[in-house]
Amino acid sequence: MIKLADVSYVRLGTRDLEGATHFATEYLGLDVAERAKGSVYFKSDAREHTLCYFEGDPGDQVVCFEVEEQSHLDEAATQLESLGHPVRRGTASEAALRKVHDFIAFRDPTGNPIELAWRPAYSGRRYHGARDAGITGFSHVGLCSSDLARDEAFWTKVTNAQVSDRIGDAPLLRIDEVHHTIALFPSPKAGIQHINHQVETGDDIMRSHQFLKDRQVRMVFGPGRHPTSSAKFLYFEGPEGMVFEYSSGVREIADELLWRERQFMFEPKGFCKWGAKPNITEFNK
Ligand SMILES: O=C(O)c1cccc(O)c1O
Ligand SMILES: [Fe+2]
Repeated sequence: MIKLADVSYVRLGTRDLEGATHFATEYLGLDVAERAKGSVYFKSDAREHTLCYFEGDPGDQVVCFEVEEQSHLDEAATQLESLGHPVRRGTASEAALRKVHDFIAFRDPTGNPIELAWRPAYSGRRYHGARDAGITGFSHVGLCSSDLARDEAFWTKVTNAQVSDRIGDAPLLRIDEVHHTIALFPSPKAGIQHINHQVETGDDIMRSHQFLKDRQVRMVFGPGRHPTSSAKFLYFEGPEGMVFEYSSGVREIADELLWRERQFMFEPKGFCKWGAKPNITEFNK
């Protein structure tokens, strides 16, 4: 069993690095951690970086999870290979680009590129945000799934992920006390379905809604409130159609023994208890 300790970062290809950087700083509210040749690193919390945009194919979307021991990488590689997932060991220069000590790369059953990293860099520099969006950190990803039952089985049997709740057959998966760190949504293609940052309060959600709307950022869902995690939320569109979510007040499951996964309807009311309707393909039948 592969123990995922945390979600570390996402890497997104872009055809317009300057445009993506403008969005990430001025609109989303991240800090530039570093500008390198052909890529920009962004900071959203105590980590050195949690997002990297690089010049390349916008279809190249990678999510990385942290593991606690270097030996976990070898164990994971053996297990993944035996299950038919080819595994690639990161080279030293690739690890340096990711600001990690060591990593492996593979694809989940849908074909989503996944990395597992040992010792991702944390930072002594505090995140403060180019604009005051109230971000407290990078928190979860939605992943596309071409077969929800198969992919739920992959994540829950091969890794420590556990189902917290389901919306239709879409599982919200936790790897620690946070209600979910990975969520799977139906899609014929592979890729990252959305990227979530937590914000401090419901006021931050509403303030960003006004701020982003005034600047013609395309709103795709909310403001609303998830019945599952109970978080208030807002979804909007970033560069190359990527969906970004802010949410505030995500449930923590402190006592797993007392928690039973719940079933919600794959309908707008399963996604929002205030009645907002998603304009997001993967959230609609
Ligand atoms: O927070 C949630 O519960 C949630 C539910 C549906 C879809 C999401 O993206 C979520 O974050
Ligand atoms: Fe989400």
